[in-house]
Amino acid sequence: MGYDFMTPVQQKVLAELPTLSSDCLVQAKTGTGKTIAFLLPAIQNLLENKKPFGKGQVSILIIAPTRELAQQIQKECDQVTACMPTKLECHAFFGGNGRPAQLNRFLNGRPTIVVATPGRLNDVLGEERVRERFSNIQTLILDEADRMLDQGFAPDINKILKRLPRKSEGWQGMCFSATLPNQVQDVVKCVLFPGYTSLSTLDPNEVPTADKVPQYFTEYSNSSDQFAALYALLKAEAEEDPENFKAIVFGTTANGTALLFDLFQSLMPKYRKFELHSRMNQNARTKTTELFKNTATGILFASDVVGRGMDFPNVGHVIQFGLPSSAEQYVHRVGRTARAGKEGRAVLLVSKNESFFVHVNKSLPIQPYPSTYASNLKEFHPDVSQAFNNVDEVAKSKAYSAYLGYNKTYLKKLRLNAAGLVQMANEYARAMGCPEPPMLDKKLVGKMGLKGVPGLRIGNKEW
Ligand SMILES: Nc1ncnc2c1ncn2[C@@H]1O[C@H](COP(=O)(O)OP(=O)(O)OP(=O)(O)O)[C@@H](O)[C@H]1O
Repeated sequence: MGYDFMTPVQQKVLAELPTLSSDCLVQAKTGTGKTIAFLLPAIQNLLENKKPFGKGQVSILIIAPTRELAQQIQKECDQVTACMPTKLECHAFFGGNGRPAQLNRFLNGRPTIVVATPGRLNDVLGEERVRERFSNIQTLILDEADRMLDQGFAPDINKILKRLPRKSEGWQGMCFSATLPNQVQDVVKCVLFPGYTSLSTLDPNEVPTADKVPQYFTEYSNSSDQFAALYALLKAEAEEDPENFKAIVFGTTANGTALLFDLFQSLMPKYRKFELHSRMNQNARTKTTELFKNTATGILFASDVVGRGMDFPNVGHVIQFGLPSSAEQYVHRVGRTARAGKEGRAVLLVSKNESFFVHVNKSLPIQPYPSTYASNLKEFHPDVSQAFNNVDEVAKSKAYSAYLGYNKTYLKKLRLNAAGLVQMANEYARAMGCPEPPMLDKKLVGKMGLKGVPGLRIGNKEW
């Protein structure tokens, strides 16, 4: 694979695991080779393990939070096993279309290794003919373990564990992530034996983002400036090295991200624009993932569907637009740049209300943005207004309701009441060039708990 040296986490795992089949909880910085750090011991363990396994019996199961990450791990696994005398088949189960094809390939093949997202894995494990292929499991690996064990995924993980052989039958558990908040210790016991080995390449109070990634924050004072500020920031960042500018812009919601993609279709024409979020079909997501992995320049507008684990080579800039959902998610997003020892920069662009994020996360090494890019935002407004004329009202309307839904969950932290939230959302709509706030469906307003809040337009939504 062209690697000359082990990365610190690979060295630590291979040198410090008591045995290759020991249970472990491993933390290492983003972009430092954790995938190979878990593949190597698991595969070596399989080769040394004399326990015979039947036709197509799965020995290694890897669970990851997103479809794109599952596909990426499968590809890296194939690269690792390509040079082995015995061909080890690595199969993948992940959501979206393709269930029949995934199932047929699995049932007609000799899958020794499986990479899967929880939903689809749980779905196919519902079939006895699939379950029986997992009856000799040797190693279960949770990548992005803190995310896999949070309340979002825990129910699926628990259902999966009920459909696998009991932990007492002795399979190895391995949990890996760049972030392992304390509460992970309580929940790992469902996959790790007591007395598991804990390994970390970080010093106690070191931040798990890569070493060479200066992190900045900048805030706009008027909501009406937010899109002009993003435009000015991207232009300022691109000026550093225009011929090699490859950036990811994270939005807070899928529809908000889609809106940014639409907006930037007619801004910064030098750079090809990409989008990746859950409002796209799987084929489009898979195609865009490949395109952005291989492009030398461009701007990807992404939601958190690629916030963790995704390895896009040579991304030099990560911009986060709006409030990150947590400090961990902030760290993983920053980790999309400065990978494998390369350079990178990260900038958080927030409103005054959202800037609390920096002040309450003092352990994050975030400095004020060092440039006067925003000294004259007025000059950027005409381009932005012109660009918004080409964005359809439906996209704006979807972004508006997603904006309300997302920020509603952070009212307290934003120090807003419901009326303040609606006012902030209406300023967001105005900044998009909406003559008035988009119409909201009565049921949706009820679901959001915003019934009767002044400033909302209720009626049949325009789309
Ligand atoms: N020993 C090595 N030498 C050089 N590059 C490596 C080595 N091992 C892995 N890499 C490369 O480093 C990059 C990051 O690897 P990987 O995606 O496994 O990181 P990670 O630690 O899982 O990151 P994240 O925390 O974001 O999931 C990949 O491009 C991978 O091919």
